Amino acid sequence: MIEATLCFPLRDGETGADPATDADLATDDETGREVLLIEKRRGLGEGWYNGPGGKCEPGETPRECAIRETREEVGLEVRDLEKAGELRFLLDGEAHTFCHVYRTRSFEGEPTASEEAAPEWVPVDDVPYDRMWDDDRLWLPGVLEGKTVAGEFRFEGGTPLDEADFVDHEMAWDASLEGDQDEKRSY
Ligand SMILES: Nc1[nH]c(=O)nc2c1ncn2[C@H]1C[C@H](O)[C@@H](COP(=O)(O)OP(=O)(O)OP(=O)(O)O)O1
Repeated sequence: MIEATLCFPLRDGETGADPATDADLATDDETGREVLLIEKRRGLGEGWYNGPGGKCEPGETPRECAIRETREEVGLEVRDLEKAGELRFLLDGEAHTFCHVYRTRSFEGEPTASEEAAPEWVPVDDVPYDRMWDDDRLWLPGVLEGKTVAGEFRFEGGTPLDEADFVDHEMAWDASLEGDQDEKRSY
């Protein structure tokens, strides 16, 4: 089974105004929180939106993997990752991928496109679920609200996973996730 990660950096929305020149307008135009998504340019889920992330390398913890993949894919240095989910993806009845999901409000740098990914800040209320994995609409809204989730998602129809049909799932919210010692923050 593949062990993989996803990381969702969050920030307060851009105002569309220059706060240095128009502080009042900046407050009025508050657009809400945004999440950094990528349009994946290669590999599993190519052409779809997702968080930065990827497969864990030997000897690497999932948290280290999420930090490395976010750096490699979009050039952002993420810190203080909070564990938000553990998702098990099954293909034709067999365990395929175990995915550790993180979120963070702490990062440095400007998202930059790479060969693997084109980054985009997207309002949390406007996530393009129709251009993502079918399971994402079930768990990502809660994760972006600050909940934790444990879930199992079953796909059928042969490899690769991103061409198989999503058939059913089980999910538990407010799940206590193994190995997460991080302090909870409010999102
Ligand atoms: N059903 C699903 N829903 C979802 O949201 N993300 C999924 C998913 N199934 C797999 N993923 C994600 C998890 C992980 O971030 C990514 C794994 O894709 P890849 O195999 O392309 O890995 P990498 O991006 O590490 O590729 P390489 O760098 O080429 O090894 O796909």
